[in-house]
Amino acid sequence: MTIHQAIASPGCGCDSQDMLHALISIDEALTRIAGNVAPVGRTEALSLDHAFGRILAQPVRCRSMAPAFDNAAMDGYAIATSALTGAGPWVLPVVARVPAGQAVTTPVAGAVAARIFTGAPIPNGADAVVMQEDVLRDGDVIHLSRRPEPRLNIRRAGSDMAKGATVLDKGHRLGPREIAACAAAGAGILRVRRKLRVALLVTGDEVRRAGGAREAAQIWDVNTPMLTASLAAADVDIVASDHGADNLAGLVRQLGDMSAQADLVITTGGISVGEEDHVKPAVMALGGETLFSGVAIKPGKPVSVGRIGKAHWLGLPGNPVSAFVTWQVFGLALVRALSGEGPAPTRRHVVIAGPIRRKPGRCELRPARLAGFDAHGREVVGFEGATHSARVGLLSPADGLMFLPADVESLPAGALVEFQPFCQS
Ligand SMILES: Nc1nc2c(c(=O)[nH]1)N[C@H]1C(S)=C(S)[C@@H](COP(=O)(O)OP(=O)(O)OC[C@H]3O[C@@H](n4cnc5c(N)ncnc54)[C@H](O)[C@@H]3O)O[C@H]1N2
Ligand code: MOO
Repeated sequence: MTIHQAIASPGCGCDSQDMLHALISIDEALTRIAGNVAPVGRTEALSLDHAFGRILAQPVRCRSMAPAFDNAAMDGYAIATSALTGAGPWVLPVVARVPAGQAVTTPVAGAVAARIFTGAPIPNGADAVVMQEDVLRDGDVIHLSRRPEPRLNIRRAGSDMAKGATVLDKGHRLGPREIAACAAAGAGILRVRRKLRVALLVTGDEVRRAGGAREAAQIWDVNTPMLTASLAAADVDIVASDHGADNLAGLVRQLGDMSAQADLVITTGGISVGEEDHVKPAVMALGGETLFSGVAIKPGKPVSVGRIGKAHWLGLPGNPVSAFVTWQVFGLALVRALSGEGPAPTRRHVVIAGPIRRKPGRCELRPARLAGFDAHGREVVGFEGATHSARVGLLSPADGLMFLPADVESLPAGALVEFQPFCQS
């Protein structure tokens, strides 16, 4: 058995037992969000054409059976199998022609056939459709040599959806598959949640617009474009986006304005413990409250959730990787709770490509890339040797986050860990 030496603390104090005591677990933070954040109340009716990406506020039920009538699954001939006497072959006169979209009046009575096309209603009396490739057409008759089974090539009424059946429950996001189901169910108008109003305040005296002029000790703003892109969803309106200075009075004014118009105010930076960190004092000065402040997670320890007036508040750390990781884990959970969308897709297990040695303390969410499958068909992930909260270059090669439990100090190659794929929005 390999015995590993304990990993020594580098001495920053971040992971001291005193500090960790004040932090809650990831699951506790998610439970608090689920228990305290209700969906926005208002809903609106939208036509199916405009509903893409929105969240259903009422279940969709099937207006009639789907398909609404028995119909042909192939181009061919509708016949009555009971009329085929003897061993065959049979010669059947073609007595009718039934294209798709045309109501059928002539029945198939006895040893006759109706020319029929895919999707056309089955004439009364017929109980099978023989593909045209399986018959010989000769003028007004067909020659049939093999007896078809009853129901051959017939799509039965209601076989896809029963009348009144729930096709989609509320809380579904309407993607192409859901839109298809609504269309098949005859639901042309849908009741959806109104769009979420989100305000974004990126703080820090040092940040400047990416690519623009900057002076010594100034940096380009990663968080505004990163979070604007993360919020680019059909059910979100960014109602305000601003830059905040490291100044209490200014932040109080900006957060006050934003909280009056938004369902959710997102801040980045300024939530650590230094005297330049004014976001939490500003939230408090506005009479706000916190649901939690500080999670035993690496990166992103200072992440906070609370309220400012009627608005919810998500305080993300300034370090861009910390902000992105905490957005993926807590931000998306908050948005789902506010929009009434069902629970997030569950994490899955993957195998680590190499060994891991780390300092225990906080649950580490390390960016990882999907690298293929092992001999047992299990997904394998590759990763860097450590998580760096400011190295943005590590994000785009990764496909998601692997969860390294708080107390784990070392893991051998091939160990299973939880993995949460990045949400693309
Ligand atoms: N004494 C302590 N210091 C720190 C602690 C601690 O526990 N004790 N925690 C550290 C951890 S962990 C984190 S995470 C950060 C979080 O700090 P803040 O959320 O207050 O963020 P800032 O200090 O404003 O910024 C941190 C870092 O990120 C850069 N930054 C900020 N905004 C942007 C942006 N829009 N684009 C790009 N980069 C940005 C900023 O320049 C800083 O380098 O606190 C640690 N400190
Ligand atoms: O929590 Mo911080 O994000 O470790 O850098």
